[in-house]
Amino acid sequence: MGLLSSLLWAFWYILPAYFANASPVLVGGGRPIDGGRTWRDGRRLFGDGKTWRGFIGGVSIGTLVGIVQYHITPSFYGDLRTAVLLAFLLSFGALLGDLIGSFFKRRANLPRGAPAIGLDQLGFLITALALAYPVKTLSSGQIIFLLVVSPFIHWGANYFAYKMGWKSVPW
Ligand SMILES: CC(C)=CCC/C(C)=C/CC/C(C)=C/CC/C(C)=C/COC[C@@H](COP(=O)(O)O)OC/C=C(\C)CC/C=C(\C)CC/C=C(\C)CCC=C(C)C
Ligand SMILES: Nc1ccn([C@@H]2O[C@H](COP(=O)(O)OP(=O)(O)OP(=O)(O)O)[C@@H](O)[C@H]2O)c(=O)n1
Ligand SMILES: [Mg+2]
Repeated sequence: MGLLSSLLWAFWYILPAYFANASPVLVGGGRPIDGGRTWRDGRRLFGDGKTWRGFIGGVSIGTLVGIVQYHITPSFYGDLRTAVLLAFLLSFGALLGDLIGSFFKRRANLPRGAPAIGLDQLGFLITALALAYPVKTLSSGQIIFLLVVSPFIHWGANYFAYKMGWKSVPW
């Protein structure tokens, strides 16, 4: 497989995690996952930026993206069950990583919406890749490619959402 096609397949592979991470901006809101509870440091567990609707909506959208992808390139996944499991794990991993990131941001006394360079851009990606790896592996080159490129796509998507008025901050 040529280098370019290998990198494009890496993008294709990670798409459910991208959509899962981005969609809560549009479908999120409502009851926070931490229910307003605080940690022993007196600060919120995750904060108001992490809602049930965002988590469940993000995982659902990411999984749906995977189902559509299977029908476009079935041979990449083998069978539908693998495609759905992969997309679900990528999406669940993305939202879980985002949640863990928020937990640590609150522990560091960062208010909701504050940027955490590195964590915001890679937290969701690393957990998504970790959970999905047992179902379908990527080469180390593909993983490194995604780790290098994703912060730029993350920045571009956040900037795009800010310009569209979907986010109050461009990060
Ligand atoms: C600057 C460069 C190199 C590229 C810019 C890419 C760009 C402008 C993407 C916009 C994609 C888009 C239309 C996003 C939907 C709008 C939206 C809801 C964005 C909100 O994103 C917020 C953020 C969540 O915030 P948090 O991380 O702080 O919790 O999510 C970040 C988003 C991503 C990490 C991925 C965004 C990508 C997509 C939604 C899917 C579109 C896929 C691509 C652009 C990649 C190219 C695809 C192929 C097949 C080559
Ligand atoms: N599980 C989630 C994740 C995100 N969102 C929505 O998506 C927006 C952007 O997500 P993110 O930037 O991760 O949240 P922040 O508001 O920046 O909060 P934090 O400081 O915890 O990152 C959030 O404001 C929230 O409206 C949500 O509703 N539920
Ligand atoms: Mg944020």
